[in-house]
Amino acid sequence: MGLKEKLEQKIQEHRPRTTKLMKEHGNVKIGEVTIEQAIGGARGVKCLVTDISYLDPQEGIRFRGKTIDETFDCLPKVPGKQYPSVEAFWYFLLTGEAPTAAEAEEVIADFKARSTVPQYVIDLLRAMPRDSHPMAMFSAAIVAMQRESKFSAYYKSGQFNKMEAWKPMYEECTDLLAKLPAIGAYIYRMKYKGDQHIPSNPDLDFGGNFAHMMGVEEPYDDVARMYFILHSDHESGNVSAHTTHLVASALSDAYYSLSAGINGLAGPLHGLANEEVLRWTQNFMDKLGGQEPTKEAVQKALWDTLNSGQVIPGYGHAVLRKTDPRYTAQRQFCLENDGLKDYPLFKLVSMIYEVAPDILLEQGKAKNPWPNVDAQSGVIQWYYGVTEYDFYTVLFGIGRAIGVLANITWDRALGYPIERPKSVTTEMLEEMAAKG
Ligand SMILES: CC(=O)SCCNC(=O)CCNC(=O)[C@H](O)C(C)(C)COP(=O)(O)OP(=O)(O)OC[C@H]1O[C@@H](n2cnc3c(N)ncnc32)[C@H](O)[C@@H]1OP(=O)(O)O
Ligand SMILES: O=C([O-])CC(=O)C(=O)O
Repeated sequence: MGLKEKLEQKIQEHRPRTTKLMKEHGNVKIGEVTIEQAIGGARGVKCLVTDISYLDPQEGIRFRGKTIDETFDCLPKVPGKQYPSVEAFWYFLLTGEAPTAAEAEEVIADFKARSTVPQYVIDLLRAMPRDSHPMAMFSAAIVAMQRESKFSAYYKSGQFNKMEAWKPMYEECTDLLAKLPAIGAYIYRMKYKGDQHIPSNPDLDFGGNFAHMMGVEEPYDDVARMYFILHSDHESGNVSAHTTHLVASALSDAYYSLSAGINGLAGPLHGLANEEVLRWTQNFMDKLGGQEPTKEAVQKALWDTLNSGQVIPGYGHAVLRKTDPRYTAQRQFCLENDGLKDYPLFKLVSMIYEVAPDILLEQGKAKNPWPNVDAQSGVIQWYYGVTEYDFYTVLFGIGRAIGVLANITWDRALGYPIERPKSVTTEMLEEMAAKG
């Protein structure tokens, strides 16, 4: 059974659960909303549903019920490599089942058939000012392809059927995802590698081909697979996933929806924090002027950042209350790699890990003083020669696309309606507050 058939089976099995909850238990309360939550970014308000991943504040992310290690363990590895293919992971996120090696190979072949980037996208990227931020380029490239939308064509066909709408959505999500490595690598080489491009290699999987087109040698292919899978999904409330879901809920297609989500990822409190971490670290090193970093110097620089009204990038989280297991997984990767474990930048990042939580605790504002994924990811990129840190959020965006595109495929499958929470005025809140 191919991926689409397996997905159809899973959708048919799942639909009665959603229907039953809506019809028989629709009025069961799952929470209350306080004034603090209404003003404070809806923190903790339970009003989204996804089965693709779940974020526990203490434990961190689980993909389809599995921890990061269990996820990597259950998926077939690319032959001769340490990590599974993105295609195997896509199958897993969509269906909740690990594919066999042969099933993963089928998805790899399907992605290849969809991976050619239209020339007009290249023309568009070339027409943008070369100093445009890579995320602006990435988002523009995605939305430019909207004319390819199979979902919009289906909607316009006059044959729209809510039970069938996931099929064109699945098709276009796969089309779009398969093109992202080539778009990312094109932006990278156009901006930072003298506009010298490397053609795609049809023998390689998503991560392998990305590394090849970036022009970075092995084991960067495995680094890319690990990175994309780790960054894929973080349940539904984060800015990029929520935005993608929200825009898709208006029956906007995957191109509009993902482009919008990518714009949210480009904010410094979200995905762009990985760029900010490297900028902070480089500024710190520059100020040291060649001297060895010490804990005291790191402490002073962190306090200077806080006292200037800025956040410590890579630390804190809206949900997590422990070190992000994505941070730990990447730290572990560094510790197990002979070159990386003694690499000065890794040592500095580890030193920041030793001192930053205590400083944040002493400052007493952040609810979570521990590092998130963004504090660790840049070091690995830097070590393998991808030092242009304003590109890092594009890497995150390619990874995040896997999760959010799987989610909006399921949104269509379960017929989730247009999202439209209610707002109130400050005066109304004041009246409610007066009544207690
Ligand atoms: C992939 C990701 O998106 S992971 C997050 C990436 N972002 C970063 O690393 C940026 C730094 N971190 C932050 O800004 C925050 O921790 C966020 C945005 C991640 C979460 O925000 P919130 O849920 O509002 O955090 P929290 O409830 O702990 O905030 C309380 C206060 O602590 C501050 N705070 C939180 N984290 C930090 C930090 N790393 N450095 C300094 N202050 C912080 C907040 O700015 C807020 O201050 P305020 O009361 O003056 O407004
Ligand atoms: O969950 C969040 O709010 C932010 C985050 O770590 C992610 O989206 O990966």
